[in-house]
Amino acid sequence: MDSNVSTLLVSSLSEAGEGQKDHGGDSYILPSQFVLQKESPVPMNFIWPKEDLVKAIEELREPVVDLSGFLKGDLVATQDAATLIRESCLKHGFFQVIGHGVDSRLIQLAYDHLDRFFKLPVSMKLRAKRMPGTNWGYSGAHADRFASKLPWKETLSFRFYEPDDSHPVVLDFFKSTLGMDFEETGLVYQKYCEAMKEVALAIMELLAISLGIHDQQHYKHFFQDGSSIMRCNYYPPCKEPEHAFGTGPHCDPTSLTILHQDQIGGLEVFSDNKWRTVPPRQGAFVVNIGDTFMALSNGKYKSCLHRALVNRDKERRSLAFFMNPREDKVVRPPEDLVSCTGDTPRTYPDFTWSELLQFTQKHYRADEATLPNFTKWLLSSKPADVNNN
Ligand SMILES: C=C1C[C@]23C[C@H]1CC[C@H]2[C@]1(C)CCC[C@@](C)(C(=O)O)[C@H]1[C@@H]3C(=O)O
Ligand SMILES: O=C(O)CCC(=O)C(=O)O
Ligand SMILES: [Fe+2]
Repeated sequence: MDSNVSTLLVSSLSEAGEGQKDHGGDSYILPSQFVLQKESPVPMNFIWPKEDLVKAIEELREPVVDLSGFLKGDLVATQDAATLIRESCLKHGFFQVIGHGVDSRLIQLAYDHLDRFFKLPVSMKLRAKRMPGTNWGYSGAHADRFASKLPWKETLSFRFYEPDDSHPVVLDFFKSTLGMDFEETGLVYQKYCEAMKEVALAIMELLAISLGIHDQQHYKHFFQDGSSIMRCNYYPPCKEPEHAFGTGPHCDPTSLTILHQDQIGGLEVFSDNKWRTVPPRQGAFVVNIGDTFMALSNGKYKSCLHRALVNRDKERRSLAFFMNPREDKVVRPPEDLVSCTGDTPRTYPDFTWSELLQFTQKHYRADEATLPNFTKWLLSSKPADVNNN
């Protein structure tokens, strides 16, 4: 492995210290809600370096794309939507969508059930505890994975895919981890994920149109049998919000993120060399390009660098749906985006989503440079597999 990358990996993926390790059973010690909510001063392992804490002054002026015309098959509205998406994805990989057709009552229910889960006693939440080596379950500040720069948040993540036998995998997750009392919660999130997948596939079609890809359905087909991740984020109030992050600066390693943030605010995007705030918009979903889609666009569309702040007095919540391809599918841009004459060669080698996911769970803590570091790691660890056309 390249020595620069290995140094980086070691410092980036630090092991959790004593007292934070998962001891299993009743002796499990976790930075509980008590630690996250009440402590002042904030414990050292939640303090981020000064360079990361640069404040955002201005608002991001991202386009708000109305999907309703495209969803009705209106060609002019489709072109207009694709133009807006193209401009924002070339620039920073971030836009918002309205007219998406998702029932506002379903979004409200998703928040009601998020509240229901995070208000449970810690011992109950730990029934759904994230197990080492998996990327689903409940996690408090990721303290079982990292020792420093901890995020001031609790998360509940679960996988969403549609198996051939149409088994409702989200409903099963809730019933099997939290019991039959959580059947309704499971049903709500099963529906929510299905709705998110529909929106994400519609956006995939617009992304293909915006990139001028001959087969407009290319990405839609690629993601149809995908395996996505849904994550409920709960950010408790933090007594020193200026020193901590809810979610530190990062690009999502995933393909496309469709996020709903509540009315508190705190999401910020890096654009034009500055951090910029993204004030919540009623009824809108925020959409961002992730590393895997950046690779699928042959580097044309930017993976969005973003972060989430915490609030001194108020709790904040968000619902993130991360769309991914099936884990074993080869991530490779369509031929339209790669020229044989050499002016637009391949930017990234072939990889599978499973490899990138493992990289972020076992070797490298996702940050703003995950994709370049993953590429270096891939090229140095298995040079024979690389197909760099
Ligand atoms: C595949 C994933 C890894 C993370 C969850 C999903 C998509 C986004 C990633 C993450 C949110 C990026 C910031 C750092 C991270 C550790 C977090 O704060 O939660 C990341 C997630 C993770 O590794 O669990
Ligand atoms: O909560 C937010 O606004 C952003 C969260 C985020 O970026 C993530 O979960 O990847
Ligand atoms: Fe993110």
